[in-house]
Amino acid sequence: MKVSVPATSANLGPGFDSLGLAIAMKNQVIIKPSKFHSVSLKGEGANNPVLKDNNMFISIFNDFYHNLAVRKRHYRFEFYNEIPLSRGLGSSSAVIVSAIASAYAIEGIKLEKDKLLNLALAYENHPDNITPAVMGGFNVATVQDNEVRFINKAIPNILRAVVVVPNRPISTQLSRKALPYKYSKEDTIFNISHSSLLTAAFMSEDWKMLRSASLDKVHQKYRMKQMPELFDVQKTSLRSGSLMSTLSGSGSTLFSICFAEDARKIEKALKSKFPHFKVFISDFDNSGVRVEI
Ligand SMILES: Nc1ncnc2c1ncn2[C@@H]1O[C@H](COP(=O)(O)OP(=O)(O)OP(=O)(O)O)[C@@H](O)[C@H]1O
Ligand SMILES: N[C@@H](CCO)C(=O)O
Repeated sequence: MKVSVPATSANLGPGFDSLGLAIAMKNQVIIKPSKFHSVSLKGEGANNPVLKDNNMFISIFNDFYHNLAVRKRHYRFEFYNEIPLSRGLGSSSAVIVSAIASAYAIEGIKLEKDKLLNLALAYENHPDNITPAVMGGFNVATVQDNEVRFINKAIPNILRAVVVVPNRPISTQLSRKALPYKYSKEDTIFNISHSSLLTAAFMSEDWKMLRSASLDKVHQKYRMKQMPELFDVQKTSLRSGSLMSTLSGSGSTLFSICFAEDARKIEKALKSKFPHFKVFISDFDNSGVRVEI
């Protein structure tokens, strides 16, 4: 059995804890019946001992498997990870979503995507990464009465993501602590209006509107101060032709959207100015989590 989940970019500037989309890079797990429990890791995190000894996937999988399984078995878990850890590309959401989907699929129990999303909410209580991880595409989401309410839209193939992954991680937990406790009325109104405009731009495919609509006063400047080079990455990307450029999730990745024909030029400018960072072009993902039995 094989389960794959795409990487995500959350917030998209002003849509803090609400907007997010899926990118065509993924974590994949292959699960096979085995005499003993065993884990193998390839790709991102392969050399991280924590992922072998105290893997978040295994503990979430077990939370569900122990309740769902009529007869408990041992499995071999083979992980192929493309999503870097703690870089703001939704690595934790991918783990949460794939672990829950796997526990149901291995027992042959059908799990609707809406239910999967709400089960994932117990492990990540803001919906902007888990929603695109499950659904793919662009998503606007909120939580009401412990349920995710969302609207989803596919991202057309005329667009590309240009992704800049710094060589240092930022943990979501610490990055949230860098934020102010209170916001002014002006900053709050600024973000509500920009987030609304950005959502409307995605829904109506008005791509020229992304640049002004993606401005934010709630989180990026506080977080990017921890890695000041990110301001320069953002400027370089916008000057080279990106439609928008924002901190991805809680950082440290800087994420840009552009027209497909501009992607190479933007990638080249970023690579030559930031040779110590990983820069690449990606398609978007409109499918979300996939389970193959
Ligand atoms: N492939 C993986 N296997 C097991 N655990 C993982 C894996 N990837 C991430 N994790 C867990 O998730 C943690 C990272 O979560 P964190 O929320 O800080 O970053 P992120 O999800 O990459 O960023 P963001 O939420 O801003 O997009 C890691 O410290 C690890 O505990
Ligand atoms: N909205 C979240 C995304 C990271 O999980 C944040 O910015 O902290």
